[in-house]
Amino acid sequence: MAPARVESLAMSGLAAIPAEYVRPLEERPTECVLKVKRVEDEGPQIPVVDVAGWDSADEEIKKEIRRQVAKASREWGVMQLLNHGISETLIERLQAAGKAFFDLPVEEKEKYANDHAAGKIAGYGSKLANNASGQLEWEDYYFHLLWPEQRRDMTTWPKHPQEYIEVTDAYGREIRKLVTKILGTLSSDLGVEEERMERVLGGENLEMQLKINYYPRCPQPELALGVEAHTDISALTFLLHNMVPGLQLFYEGKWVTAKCIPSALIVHIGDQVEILSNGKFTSGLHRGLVNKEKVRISWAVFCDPPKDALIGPMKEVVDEKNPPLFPAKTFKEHTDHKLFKKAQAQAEAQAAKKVEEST
Ligand SMILES: O=C(O)CCC(=O)C(=O)O
Ligand SMILES: [Fe+2]
Repeated sequence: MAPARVESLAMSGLAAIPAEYVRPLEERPTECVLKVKRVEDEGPQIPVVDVAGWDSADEEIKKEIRRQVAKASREWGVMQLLNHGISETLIERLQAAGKAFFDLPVEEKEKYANDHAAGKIAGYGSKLANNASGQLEWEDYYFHLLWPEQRRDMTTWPKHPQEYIEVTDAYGREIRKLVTKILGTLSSDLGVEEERMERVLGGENLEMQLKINYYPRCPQPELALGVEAHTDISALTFLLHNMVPGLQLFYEGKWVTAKCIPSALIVHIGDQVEILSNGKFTSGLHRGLVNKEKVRISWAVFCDPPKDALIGPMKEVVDEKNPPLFPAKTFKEHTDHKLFKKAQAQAEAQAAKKVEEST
């Protein structure tokens, strides 16, 4: 049976969300992200790094930018990049194309529906319950491979609007260049060759997947999550959004809401970079909230090694004082292991809830 689209649920005008979307108490958001907070209430904020001088002829300027990128990657595992080189026009066109697709009626979007059971991962989808608890997220999405070029299947990309393919392809090329820059910066910071991490992550075979997250308005945002707390399994993730707040990072025991900064590109350190660096860089825990008034859309590009790439701590970052914190696994093993662990944790939580209810 096809899963219910969250958009259809939201449009049906229901006042209370179905039980599968209600989060256990400890996961529920404690405040609405759309409410303006007083400045004095603000604690630590996600680092903002202006990388305008990344290619500057001035070595000092370059060094300072690299230092800030590495610091944010160590301490937060996320940063907002300013002046990253991707033009505002391209970002606007990318977002307009994604929005135009989601503006189609649900029946039209269904023509692109994915089908996990049949091995069709790309396309339009909603989260499927992967365990007995049936816990769901308040979002629909569109997912497809963006890179490498020769492995893309263009039949899985939206055909509407017409310019979707052109602008999404152009954006992917820009992101691919940034991947090299960031991995180079992080490699240098660890004292290894600049090309090292990119090479281990597959070099020319490094993959990029695009996921457009579509979070409809939610009648009970205080009970739901758009995306539950997770770290990204990728090496790096690049994120844009439509200026509606919702992304939160877990930092020093608190959820910190990402500020909406026009033209900023959010970069997450994912699990693969954390592992390669033996924990020097952090794969930050994050989640997405929803709200009553506004539809939120985000564009996530996940940069992944090929499935069979073996990823473990690089030998240069491991010694007697720094033993490996992670076993080496292929990317596929990492992915399977993480999904399995998550399903297991949710099943255990569900079993505990049942025991509680029956006593
Ligand atoms: O929508 C967001 O801001 C976050 C999405 C996210 O974390 C993901 O797709 O992995
Ligand atoms: Fe994420």
